[in-house]
Amino acid sequence: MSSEPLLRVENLKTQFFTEEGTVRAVDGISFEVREGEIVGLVGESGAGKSVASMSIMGLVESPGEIVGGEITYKGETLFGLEEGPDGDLQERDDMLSSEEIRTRIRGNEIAVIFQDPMESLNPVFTVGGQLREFIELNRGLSEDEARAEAIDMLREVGIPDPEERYDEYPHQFSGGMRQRVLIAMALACEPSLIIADEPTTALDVTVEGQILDLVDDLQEKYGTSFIWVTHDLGVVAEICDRVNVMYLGEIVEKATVDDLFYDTKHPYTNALLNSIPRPDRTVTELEAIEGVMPEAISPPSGCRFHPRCPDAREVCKRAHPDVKVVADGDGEPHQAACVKHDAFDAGYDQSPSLEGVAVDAGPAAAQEPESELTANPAGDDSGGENRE
Ligand SMILES: Nc1ncnc2c1ncn2[C@@H]1O[C@H](COP(=O)(O)OP(=O)(O)OP(=O)(O)O)[C@@H](O)[C@H]1O
Ligand code: NI
Repeated sequence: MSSEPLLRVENLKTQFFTEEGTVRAVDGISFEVREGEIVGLVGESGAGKSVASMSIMGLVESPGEIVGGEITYKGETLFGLEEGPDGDLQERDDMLSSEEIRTRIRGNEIAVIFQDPMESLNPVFTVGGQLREFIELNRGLSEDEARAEAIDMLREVGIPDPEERYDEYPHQFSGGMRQRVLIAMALACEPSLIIADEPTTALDVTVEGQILDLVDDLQEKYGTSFIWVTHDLGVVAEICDRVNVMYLGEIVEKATVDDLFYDTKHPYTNALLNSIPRPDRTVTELEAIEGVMPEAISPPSGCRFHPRCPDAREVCKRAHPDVKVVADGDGEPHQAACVKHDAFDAGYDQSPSLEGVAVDAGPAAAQEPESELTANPAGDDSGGENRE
């Protein structure tokens, strides 16, 4: 395995500057995608999964902005900052221009599949026509060659009778079939990386299963890497190799799929696991996660999950943990951001428990960040676990 991953995201921060305040949508996440692997990005609604994906694609729009970190793809800098002559941060010289990202990277190197195919497909053109045009433009093929390729791709993603279906319109396709078309479109330029943002969420379970099987097959055949965005750990279990669990703009646990499921290290991941249906449990036994995720404008102090965490203690209100290696894992370090692990040495064991925290955690419990936008001030003396 080569040492340089396909994609490397380092301490990425993306914020939205709104009238209500600064939304710290992605707040210092780091992860990598290696060649040929499917990496999960999982978390509840609002965790920052889509904003992270858009940041990688260079598609964050005003009032949003990447304000920190670095994104490298195949050794090229998609985003990077450095200190300028006046001391302010400025974009680095070696950073690809938005023109280069648009023409050379997006679609050709990194493709996206979104949740709603109707947003990506134009209802007034035929499915085949759109696919053909996309292939023609991006791969410089003649119209006839592109048509033949489009039909091949439709067959490849499991559209029956692709010659006939080629001339049909998006509304004549079922939701699952439309999603297959988007997969065909994403694969058409043979990108090295596909970012799939909840592409199966709107589908029923059977169709979802079929699409996941298809992706698994195609992944093997083409060797494409994927970032698979989902709120569903069941989906993660089915197709991912490694997983990053996000909570309120941060990654709180990273591990291989097996380690994540069988040796869970973060209470939030545990809560997510308890909230997914499993064949060995009846529906009445399912636990919803207590409380709601607070706003990314004023995240709770300390560990952002502490107001909802069954394991929370006093120290969790103060110490902000970054992810750290907490176990060897199965050939891959297992990282978690929770001070209950020895690796943090934050005094968790001696710390008094928080009374009734998981019972009435909710908006009220989340309303007490120590200071609005700097919940983790530098120089905090809480054990050196703080960022920066
Ligand atoms: N254009 C925007 N303006 C202001 N805030 C935004 C904007 N887009 C996203 N956000 C905020 O950024 C945070 C992260 O949103 P994001 O869409 O990435 O969540 P997500 O994990 O993808 O959730 P979901 O599962 O619902 O898609 C949220 O607090 C959201 O409100
Ligand atoms: Ni999203």
